[in-house]
Amino acid sequence: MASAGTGKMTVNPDIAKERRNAGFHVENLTNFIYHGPERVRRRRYMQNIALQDPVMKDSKPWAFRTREEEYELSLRKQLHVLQRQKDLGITDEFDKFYYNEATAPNENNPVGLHFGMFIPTIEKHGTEEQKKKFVQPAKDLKIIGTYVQTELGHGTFIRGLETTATFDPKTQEFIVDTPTLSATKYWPGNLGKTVNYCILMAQLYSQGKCQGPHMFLCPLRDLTTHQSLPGVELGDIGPKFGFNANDNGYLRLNNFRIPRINMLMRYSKVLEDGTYVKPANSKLSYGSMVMIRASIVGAVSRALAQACVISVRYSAVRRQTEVSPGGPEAQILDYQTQQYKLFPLVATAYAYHFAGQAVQSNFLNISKEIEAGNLQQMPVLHALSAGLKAFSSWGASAGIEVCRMSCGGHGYSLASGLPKIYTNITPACTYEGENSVMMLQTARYLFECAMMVQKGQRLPDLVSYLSMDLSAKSCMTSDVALGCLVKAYQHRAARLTNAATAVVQRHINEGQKPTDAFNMASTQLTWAARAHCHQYVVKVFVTTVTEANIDDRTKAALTTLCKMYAVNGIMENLGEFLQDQFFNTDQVDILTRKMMTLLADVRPDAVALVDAFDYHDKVLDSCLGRYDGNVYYALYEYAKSSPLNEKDVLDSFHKYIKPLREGQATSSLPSRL
Ligand SMILES: CCCCCCCC/C=C\CCCCCCCCCCCC(=O)SCCNC(=O)CCNC(=O)[C@H](O)C(C)(C)COP(=O)(O)OP(=O)(O)OC[C@H]1O[C@@H](n2cnc3c(N)ncnc32)[C@H](O)[C@@H]1OP(=O)(O)O
Ligand SMILES: Cc1cc2nc3c(=O)[nH]c(=O)nc-3n(C[C@H](O)[C@H](O)[C@H](O)COP(=O)(O)OP(=O)(O)OC[C@H]3O[C@@H](n4cnc5c(N)ncnc54)[C@H](O)[C@@H]3O)c2cc1C
Repeated sequence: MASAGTGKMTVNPDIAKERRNAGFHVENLTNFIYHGPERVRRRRYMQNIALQDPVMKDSKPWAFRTREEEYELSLRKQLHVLQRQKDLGITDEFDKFYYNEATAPNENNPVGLHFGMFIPTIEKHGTEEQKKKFVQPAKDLKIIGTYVQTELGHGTFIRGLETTATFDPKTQEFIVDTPTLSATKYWPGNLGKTVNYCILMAQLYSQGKCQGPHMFLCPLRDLTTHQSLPGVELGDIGPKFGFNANDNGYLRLNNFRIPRINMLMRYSKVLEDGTYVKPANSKLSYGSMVMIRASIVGAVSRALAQACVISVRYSAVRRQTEVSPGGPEAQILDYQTQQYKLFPLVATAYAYHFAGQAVQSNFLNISKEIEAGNLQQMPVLHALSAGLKAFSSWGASAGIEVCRMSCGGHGYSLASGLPKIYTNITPACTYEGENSVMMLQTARYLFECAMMVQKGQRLPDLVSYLSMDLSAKSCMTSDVALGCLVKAYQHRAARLTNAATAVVQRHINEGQKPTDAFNMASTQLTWAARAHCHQYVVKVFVTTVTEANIDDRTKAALTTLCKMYAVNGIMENLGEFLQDQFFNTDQVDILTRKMMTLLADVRPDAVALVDAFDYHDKVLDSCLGRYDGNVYYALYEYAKSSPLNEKDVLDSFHKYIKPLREGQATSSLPSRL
């Protein structure tokens, strides 16, 4: 490695050796991950445009920016990128996504919700007239909006929202109002300073009757001066754990009037005389949340993948402790305990990646049916997207923290890039539906399915395994077949669903109200929901690997990872699997031995498996995760750029330390020590 300051850099020999020794061709796996060489080429091309752009070059590292600098820089970059994409005629959604990924990685930007929620919600829930009026101006950024639902007093319980929208037939307007302190909107992204419009979730009142939460297009700021409109009070909620380029905001409305046309009326309507027309299903207005929940699975997989790239590469170049006296220090990646920390997480990143693609495709297919008026599959989609969002965001958050700690002290520095990834993604456990609450939604669906099984009714494909014969003998033998692993997960989920359902039924039989009975069984119900999501992820991984049209060596590497994901999940939830009695303790011994063999199998491919995610150094933004492995050089340069080092002796020395010494010298301390 070149010494710091020479500027000449060679690749760290340890990481170079890892790449030489990999058992498969990295590019083949990259092509598989991103749907073929053409997409990979396009992804790199898009990211290069972003990374070569002088406007994207940061004058100082992310870690040293103030919140105001972060917000401004992020806004400037994002608006520049939108203009560039327009100039270059980039319209394909994948192209735009990849371009954006390299623009401000793991930094939530000030117009994300405009494109991510505001425009899609108008497109999905607006009438043709509303789309005509609002979509193009929104695309041209004449209006910039966000999704405003959560209040100080209510986030989870949407039916409990207090903001009102009361129809006034005389003026053909809705009067939107914040009646209490707890009704203050609080948290919506980009609300504080950036947007001039929002989609407002408010309780609709017409003809004196409350019709529940509905969506309204609400102007907030003057489109020219950007001043907040009379009757509108709003601002930023202050710094947070992360998400600091995002001006999450608060909003209070004081009997503010908006035209009738501003209620999103594709599914429900208020006619001119105030007559309310119901939608086919009141939960249609929750559609934007379902859309984001489905896309969160992919987002958390990318965050976990990046954390794995950083920690595995670092573990390949970090040497610590002589294995035999006087011998060389070992690469920490050779310690089995380090492998056990990291390799299952690499497998998890792949598992979530494939699950994210699968749930996205379920979402797109079912959405088409919903658009065509067939709402039959809404509950399945809701249960799947809610549960998987929770399962994957919990798994990824916990996993990224393990990655950070696996890097020892350097993982704690912002230089590692890991805290940035973590603080940007961990709120996914909360936003778009708090995770426990989402799991309970999935559990509610599983409970209904269990009741259907009891009545001998047929279940939808995604949950058909719930009617399996639970007394079936285990198929687990020393070859640990993929099909048998799927059966084990289904057995566990089906048993936990039945067990939780039985608890609810017992409480009801003992005289409890159904809602109380559900609450008394809710912890067990969430275990069932978690197990259901886990079986879905395992099943998707197994199907993906089995059906993969790739060369044998890449397929073998992926199959090893797939087994590792499934076997590790069993080891981590052994109590549940043993209580299942699908395995006996001899079979657990087989799985334990298998886990250790799998660690050794993954070891030579570890760096290649994370390289295959194909993250550019600038996207990782990490001194530890550099492709060339020159981490000490990067850490040294990072330290030197700390603003505290701009002066050798700080003013604070003269202000505080020096007078203290002088005071001490003249009082009790001897003048010479
Ligand atoms: C800068 C950001 C960039 C954004 C870009 C996005 C681009 C996408 C690309 C990548 C994405 C990844 C990253 C995204 C980054 C996102 C940034 C942050 C965005 C955050 C936005 C928000 O947080 S918005 C606010 C979200 N709030 C919630 O989610 C609230 C949660 N609560 C609920 O959903 C509901 O209240 C509830 C489900 C808990 C209960 O509802 P309710 O009380 O009305 O129902 P009931 O209990 O009465 O149930 C009745 C019945 O209906 C069923 N049901 C409930 N919901 C649904 C649904 N959605 N669909 C279908 N059915 C539903 C329920 O299960 C019941 O069924 P039964 O059969 O009667 O049991
Ligand atoms: C970074 C970030 C960005 C956000 N962006 C937006 C946005 O753009 N727009 C927007 O409208 N909102 C946004 N939010 C708000 C977010 O959607 C809510 O915080 C979220 O829905 C959770 O609601 P809550 O905060 O009311 O949590 P609470 O519901 O108060 O949850 C607190 C605890 O109570 C438990 N709990 C609550 N209800 C139940 C129940 N029924 N059963 C069992 N346990 C329960 C939860 O499990 C949790 O442990 C954002 C939040 C964050 C952190």
